[in-house]
Parts: sequence; C-alpha cells; structure tokens
Amino acid sequence: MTPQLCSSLWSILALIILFYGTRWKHNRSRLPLPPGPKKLPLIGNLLDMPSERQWEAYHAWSKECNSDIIHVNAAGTSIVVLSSMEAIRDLFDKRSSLYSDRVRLPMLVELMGWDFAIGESVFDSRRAHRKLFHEAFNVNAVKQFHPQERVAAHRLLRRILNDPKDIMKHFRHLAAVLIMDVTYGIDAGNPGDPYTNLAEEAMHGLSVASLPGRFLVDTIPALKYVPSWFPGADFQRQAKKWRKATRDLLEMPFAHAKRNIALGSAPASFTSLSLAALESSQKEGQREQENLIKGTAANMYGAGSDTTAAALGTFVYAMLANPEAQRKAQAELDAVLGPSHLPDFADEVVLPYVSAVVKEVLRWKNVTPIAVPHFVSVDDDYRGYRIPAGSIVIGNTWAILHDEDMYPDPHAFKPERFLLDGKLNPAVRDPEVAAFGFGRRICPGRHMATSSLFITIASMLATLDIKKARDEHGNEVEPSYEFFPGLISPPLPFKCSITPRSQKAVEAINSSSGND
Ligand code: HEM
Repeated sequence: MTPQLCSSLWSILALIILFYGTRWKHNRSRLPLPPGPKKLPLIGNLLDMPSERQWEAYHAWSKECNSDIIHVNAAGTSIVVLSSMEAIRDLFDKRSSLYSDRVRLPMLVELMGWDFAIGESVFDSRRAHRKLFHEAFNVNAVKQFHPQERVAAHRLLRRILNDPKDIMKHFRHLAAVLIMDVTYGIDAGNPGDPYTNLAEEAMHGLSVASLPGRFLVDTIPALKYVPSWFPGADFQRQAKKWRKATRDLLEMPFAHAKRNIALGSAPASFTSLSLAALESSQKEGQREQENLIKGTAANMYGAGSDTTAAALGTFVYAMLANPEAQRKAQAELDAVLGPSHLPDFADEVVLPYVSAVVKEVLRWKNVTPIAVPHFVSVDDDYRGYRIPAGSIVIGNTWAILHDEDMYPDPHAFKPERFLLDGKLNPAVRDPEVAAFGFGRRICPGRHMATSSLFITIASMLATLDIKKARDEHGNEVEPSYEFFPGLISPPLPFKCSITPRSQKAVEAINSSSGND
C-alpha cells in the first residue's frame, strides 16, 4: 500500500468515526431521562421531595413508574435513583470508573478541612487511602483486631451492668473506644477522655455538613471566598470552629500513637502496623506516605463509630419488637455453649440463629438507607435513558433490603428468613450486599463492622435480657421505633430494661476481659 493510499484510508476512517461519533453523541443527548414523578417547570420535583425518609418516596416512585431506575429533579439538581441490584451492579460495578465520585461539598472539604477524608472525594485521588485500608481490614487481615473487639464487647457488658439506663450512650462509647484502640492503640475508655471528646465534636460538624444543601456555599462555591467578618457569613465562623476540631482529630491521636511507638509501648494498631511496614519498605516519599496513614486513620473514626453504634441500637429495637427472636437466640447460645457462657468468634459457625439475627438487624432498619450518594461527572446512557453529567446517583439500599420478592413480609423482624434446615440459607440474599454501599466506594470497614456486631450481639444475648421498660404503674412502655432521618439513621432516644439473665451471667461478665 502506497503512503498516499494509506493516508487516504486513515482520513476516510477518521471521517466515519467523526460522523458516527457526532450522531451517537447527538442521539444520546436526545435520549429520554429515566421515568420519574411529573416535573414542574424550573423547580422540577422540589415540592414532591420529602424532607425525611426520602428512600421510601424513591421506592414508591420506582414502583409507580414500574422502573428500577428513576430520575428526580430537585430545583436543578439531577438525581438518579437505582432500586435493583441489577441496575446497581451495571452502573456502580461495571461502570465504576464513571460512578465512583462523591458530590463536591466545599463547606466540608475546603472550609472545614476534611480534605483527607476518603468518604468525601473524587475517587481517583483517593485510591491510595483505600489500598491502605484494604491491607489492614480485608476479610482475613481484620482478624488481627478480634482481641480488641472482644474486650470492647466485654467492657460494654460491664458498663450496662453498672448503669443499664442509657443504652445508646454505651453503644456510642463502645464504638468510639474500639475505633481508637484499633486505629491508634489508644485506650480511650476512661471518662472524659480527650480524644473521644474531640472526635465527637469533629463528627458533629461532619454529620451536619455532609447533608447536601445544608450550606449555601455548597450550591455557590464562590462564597467560600467571602471573609468571615462579612454580614451573613456565619458559615465561615462555624467552619473555622469545626476546622479546628477536624485538624485536632487528624493530628493529636496520631502524634500520641507515634510517641507510644517511639517509647516501645505501642500495642498493635492500624497506625503502628502501617508505620512499621512503611519503615521496613524503605519507600520513597516517606513523609507523603506517613500523611496518607494519618489521613486514613482519621477517616476510620468518622466512618466507623456512629454507624456501628446505630446498628447496635437497631439490634435492641429489634429485640423489643420481637421477643421471640431473642428467646430463640438465647436458647441456641445456651444449648451450644452452656448457660451464660461468653461466646467467641470461633463460635459463629455453630450459632446460625445468632448470625441470622445480625443479618436481619442489617436488613430490617438500615443504618444508611441510601448508602452514601455517588456522583457522575460526565453524560452517560443506560437502557435507552440519558444520565446527565452532574447527577447525584443513589443506590437505594432501603428498597433492595425491603424487596418483597426476596424478603417476604419485609417490615417484620424475622431472622428465620435466612435459615433453612437449621443452617444459613445461601439462596437468600445476604443484606451485606447493600447495607455497606456499592461498587468501588463500598464500605472498606464492613468486615470489621460485621465481626464487632457479631461478638457484641452474641455476648449481650448470652448474658442479658432486653425487655420493654415499665412505667410507674407497671405497664410496658412501647418504644416509638423511630429513627433519626439522616444519612446515618440511629434509633431516636428510647427506654428499655436490660437486666442480667442470671447470677452466673453476672459472674461471667465480671470475670471477662473487659476491665473498665
Ligand atoms: C454497621 C456499620 C457500618 C455501616 C452500615 C457502614 C456503611 C457504609 C456505607 C453505606 C458507606 C458508603 C458506601 C458507598 O459509597 O456506596 C461506607 C463508607 C465507608 N466506611 Fe463504613 N459502615 C460501617 C462501619 C464502618 C467501620 C467500622 C469502618 C472503619 C473501620 C468504616 C469505614 C468506612 C470508610 C472509610 C468509608 C468511606 C469509603 C469511601 O468513600 O471510599 N465503616 N460505610
């Protein structure tokens, strides 16, 4: 082939690509949006958007439209909601390079300093965080933290024995202490511990500012340049206060852990193990690598503490809603281990009913009913629909885990749905596929979450009775079964009665590894 012919062929090929490429792009822009509730001019579905429990409205619209992908327009914000595992896998897994970012929130990231947080960022710039996280928390590595999880569960039992009133306070304490221990090797179990207090303040800022639309600067990013003295710039003053808490959370526990390592008195933790591996690897850029470890560590508290406490609160609600499930779980524990014997991780395989309780806790009421929304920054099309660039894309965890076909009578707490012939039934979808989010952003702490839920729930069931509280006339007080309607949904404050099952249970708790 002559060079002239070759170059002409290339030109023709380029023209064909240009022609079809333009046509394809043109066609794509003419594709319809996914179905959804009827939109008004300019404001779209703004008036239809519920201020609470959006996941239920999304599910209802999805059913009305008979579609597992719907589109909602909230005054110009394009929202795509996926309600089946098929659609979620197609987009979040198979097209993960497009669907793994998060919504940009200038208040949180730029003004409050959560720029190190893998939960709030463009996926590509955070791969290294996730890799580091994966090395320490993958399904096998996470077993190294079983001793800390066991001690935390036993400490919880003691605290409940001494002060059974505010159970959610104990769960928050357990989650905070466990994360500080696993992450930094710091014992934060003492009252007034500075690290759990500062972490709580930082977390408060995070949970308020994570809600898209909470601050105007998230809609108009240029407002971040407005000086704090300017009238109406309260958000700048608030951001400054929270920024300090964020930075303290990032720096102080890490510096403490490093001091302990230098003194040779550091227990194994994510920080000590990662720093030791870094030192022996002789990698270049040690300083950047150390910053990476520091940022990943601070992330763990943010993502792991409130979620774990919320799931444990849901467990107590479930025991109040279905006392028969509690009785069956206790009967299994007594039969397998003996009365008031504290269970261990190795017992999980012989405790299918207790395992089913843990699964049903994750399915029944979801800690994160819409997971954490993802974001797509380029136009895409799927099943003949257009997915506009700049859309928030939500995997509706709640819809998946309340699908009547997979989970008949989905609003009832029924651990039995996971069992067949006394064993876990692999044909029933494990709620873990949706309870911890999706695709590349799936919760990297999920293996730790499920193991600490198992040991805590099994230890409580073995030794304690959870019952409805009684009023001054001796009548049972029915809890509201209401949940905080946020991105993370813990039970709203409620009363219950928690008492030891027997004197033997008290002895088992007092001689356990929890040493508060
Ligand atoms: C019951 C407990 C927990 C639940 C329900 C939960 C749920 C979630 C969900 C839904 C996401 C977002 C996934 C997505 O974007 O699709 C997430 C992200 C995350 N979780 Fe968890 N989580 C729990 C416990 C933990 C624990 C114990 C840790 C740490 C040890 C942790 C660390 C993280 C981190 C670092 C992220 C951010 C991942 C990223 O954005 O790339 N989580 N979690």
